[in-house]
Amino acid sequence: MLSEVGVIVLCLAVLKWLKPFSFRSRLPYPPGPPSKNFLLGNLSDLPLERQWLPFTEWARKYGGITYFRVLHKQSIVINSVEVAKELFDRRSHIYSDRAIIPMTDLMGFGFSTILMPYNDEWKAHRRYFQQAFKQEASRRYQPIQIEKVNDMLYQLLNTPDDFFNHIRHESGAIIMSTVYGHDVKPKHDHFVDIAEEGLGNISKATFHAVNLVPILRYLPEWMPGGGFQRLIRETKALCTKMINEPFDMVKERMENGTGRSCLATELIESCTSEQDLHYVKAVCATSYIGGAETSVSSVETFFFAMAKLPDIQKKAQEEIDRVVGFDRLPTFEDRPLMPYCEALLREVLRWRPVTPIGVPHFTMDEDVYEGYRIPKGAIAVANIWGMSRDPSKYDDAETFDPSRFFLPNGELNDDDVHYAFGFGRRVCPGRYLASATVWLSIATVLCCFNISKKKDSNGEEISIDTDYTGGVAIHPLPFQCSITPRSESAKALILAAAAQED
Ligand code: HEM
Repeated sequence: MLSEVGVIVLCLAVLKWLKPFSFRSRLPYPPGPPSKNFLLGNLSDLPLERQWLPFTEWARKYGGITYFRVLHKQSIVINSVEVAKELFDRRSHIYSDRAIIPMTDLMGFGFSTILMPYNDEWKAHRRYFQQAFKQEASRRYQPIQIEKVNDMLYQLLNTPDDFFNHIRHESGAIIMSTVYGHDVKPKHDHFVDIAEEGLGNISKATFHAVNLVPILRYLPEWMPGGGFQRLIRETKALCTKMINEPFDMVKERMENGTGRSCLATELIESCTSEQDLHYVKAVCATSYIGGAETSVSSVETFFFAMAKLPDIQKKAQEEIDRVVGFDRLPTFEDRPLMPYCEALLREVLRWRPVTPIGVPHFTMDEDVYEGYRIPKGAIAVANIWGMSRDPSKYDDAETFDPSRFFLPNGELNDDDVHYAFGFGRRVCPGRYLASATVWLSIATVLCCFNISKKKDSNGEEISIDTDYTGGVAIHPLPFQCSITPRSESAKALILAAAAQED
């Protein structure tokens, strides 16, 4: 008996040893740029910023899925929505992990759902996210969205040139009020400042040498090149504050009966253990990370496009005037009645996708796709930028044109640009909230204001040819535009909405 068990164990061991030499390992990797260097692989093909540009060039050359390697790290890039649906959605049991990024982990961002590996903690987080932000639940936050968007209208009326700050404030205010019931101060809000400072440091971590050579993490601070230890220490402290301070404020208010009902109070009430509380804290802090920097980008893009394209703006305003009239602001009930504004929102999400390469996934097992070998432990990038420029779907993709979303019979087509929010089990849980925020911003701003190019002292239009930043979430670089109320009645609507809130 013992010897039979021994044989079985031996066979299993041999099979395990043989696995890397299985038929899969003889399959080719997906096509991609030839490796230039045995050791470095495709390192020289990749810029430090805007990797979506070479990815999209490779997509034109090699197709829906491409492969490259940098040092020992293998990556696949998924360039079409169809391939992404097959791999990220249908084979989500393989494609739902995230790679650990040593620097962000050391800096204390390991609590964030966004960067967390696929494990039980992440599953618990997602359950809370689902409870909080599924489509139906997200409607609860509409009064907050209306209040904060109205605040933005008022600020735009008073100091239109400061529109970048007003947009940023709007997004942060919606998330902070939704999650913590906290009304963000117009400037230097303590909680926002902590979060922004901490998040600002993430970009310094992305391409850090420690990520490629993790042993460097032990380099002492006093040695040349060891300065990053200070960054780690300071960011870790900011992360601790970001997680605890707003949460403690909510708990304190709950205890003394002054708390406003919000996501944190709701989730705290559903906690039955310290472990739950720990998760809920992290979910709340992650909501800020995921929500504040992203919606802002779409609203900025909307202003950018409107300032450049008066005809499109006029078309949307005609629809708003027809459906809403002139004596009230648009509401969410108007949304299904305004297909052109819906198409405008889609085009904003498509034309400048907020996160052009999303947040990379990581494979948990080997896979075979259309005869190609996808290795275990590979970074799997959704090339959202490339998808938004897929020539088989979008003619003249660089042109901002909402009419591309209409069928010949005048109805909206079924392309809702869902890919802008990622895929599979990792799909953005805040997508309904985000879509509602951006839609309401578009509809109310166009109801009340005309956005146009600014004129210089000679009366000449100042051209807007600004580029976008790089980074995980992209933003237009600063530009100027003129934002003026459409009419006296529009002005009165804004003032009435502001007075109602006071
Ligand atoms: C226009 C606004 C937004 C865009 C374009 C956007 C886009 C994305 C994308 C592309 C991902 C990666 C998905 C993937 O890995 O496949 C993501 C993840 C995530 N987003 Fe959003 N997002 C937006 C707003 C929000 C908001 C408002 C929240 C919070 C309420 C949020 C919370 C998250 C979280 C927690 C994740 C991580 C999910 C996970 O790893 O399991 N996002 N988002």
